[in-house]
Amino acid sequence: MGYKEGMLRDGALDNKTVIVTGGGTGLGKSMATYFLKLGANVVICSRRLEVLETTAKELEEQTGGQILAIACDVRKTEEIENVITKSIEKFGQVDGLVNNSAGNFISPTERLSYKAVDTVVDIVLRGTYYFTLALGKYWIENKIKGTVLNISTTYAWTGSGWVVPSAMAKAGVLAMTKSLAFEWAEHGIRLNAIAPGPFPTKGAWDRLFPEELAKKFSFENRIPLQRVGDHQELANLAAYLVSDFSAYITGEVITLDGGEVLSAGQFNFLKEVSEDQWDAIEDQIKNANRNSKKSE
Ligand SMILES: CCCCCCCCCCC/C=C/C(=O)SCCNC(=O)CCNC(=O)[C@H](O)C(C)(C)COP(=O)(O)OP(=O)(O)OC[C@H]1O[C@@H](n2cnc3c(N)ncnc32)[C@H](O)[C@@H]1OP(=O)(O)O
Ligand SMILES: NC(=O)C1=CN([C@@H]2O[C@H](COP(=O)(O)OP(=O)(O)OC[C@H]3O[C@@H](n4cnc5c(N)ncnc54)[C@H](OP(=O)(O)O)[C@@H]3O)[C@@H](O)[C@H]2O)C=CC1
Repeated sequence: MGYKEGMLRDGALDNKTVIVTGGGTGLGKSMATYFLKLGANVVICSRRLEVLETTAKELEEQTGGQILAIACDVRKTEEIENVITKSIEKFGQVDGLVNNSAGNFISPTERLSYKAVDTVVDIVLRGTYYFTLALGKYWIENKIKGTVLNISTTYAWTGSGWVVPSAMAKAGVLAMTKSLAFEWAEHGIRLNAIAPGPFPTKGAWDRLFPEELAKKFSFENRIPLQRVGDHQELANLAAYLVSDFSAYITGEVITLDGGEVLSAGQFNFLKEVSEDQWDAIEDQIKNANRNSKKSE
């Protein structure tokens, strides 16, 4: 058994319908694939219908599951409502939502136009709360114990230069996750989030971080567990969080990053110290302590 394998048992998501925003590509596609394998009906939506339809056809063939592809810009409430209506028409009800759609630019902030900032914040924050609000109203009205999973980032906690609009928006998503988890708990609605570290996708690798720039940095070396994430690892955690197995977890943000976010630890620079240097340091510290005891 390894981390590249599915974790939940067959049928773990039977009778559930889950909407995955941005489900035509990258991590959204990987989550959608695993949900289908576990028996869920899946709705994928984003702006590019042809991408969604190609993915839907591929996943239907691969998993034998039921998948619906609908064009939707998550910044537009009428398009979100259309996704929900069509999903209910086809599958009877909606049980889960994965807010995975995102936009991001790596750039010095002072180079960004107002519109560039709005573009990222509107997709990530506005898109997430619009979709969550629309489904929350439907769940409360119909007494459905729905589940929301938000895909955040580790820098939503720590902040990060050069991705400021994304950091602001993802931090807002975390605040919403925790706030609504409390408020909607009385309706049985749960909200959780995953904060992924680096997971290779075309969207993040080729379009966000061009190869020329990537060559200058080694991501693997920055990560304590010395590798990037595997899509199945994220899909496993996502499936667990949308399933009833996690019924007692709400308002939680789970970091899945090989320890990358821990690099701020104050003494982590000591990773560079060799065994010989540690011997010398230990001797010096013990001597200093002995001397200070003598002079007391
Ligand atoms: C081994 C090394 C690998 C390194 C990989 C590391 C990855 C780590 C992961 C970090 C965390 C990741 C978080 C993510 O969110 S990744 C997933 C997101 N995926 C993408 O963002 C995909 C790429 N982008 C897009 O799909 C689109 O650009 C986007 C959806 C973001 C916006 O598209 P839209 O068509 O709506 O927008 P416009 O092109 O019209 O632009 C709007 C304004 O923004 C300005 N702009 C556009 N690009 C940039 C840029 N790169 N820098 C600055 N400004 C930009 C554009 O000019 C428009 O503004 P103006 O009209 O005022 O000019
Ligand atoms: N890959 C990584 O290392 C990391 C990823 N993440 C997060 O994981 C998630 C998935 O990212 P990833 O798979 O890497 O990247 P992708 O670029 O593949 O995914 C982004 C998706 O968002 C969709 N999207 C963009 N704008 C809109 C919009 N206005 N309305 C609806 N959908 C939209 C895109 O589809 P379309 O263009 O058709 O609209 C695309 O499918 C994101 O939330 C990202 O922030 C977080 C940390 C690290």
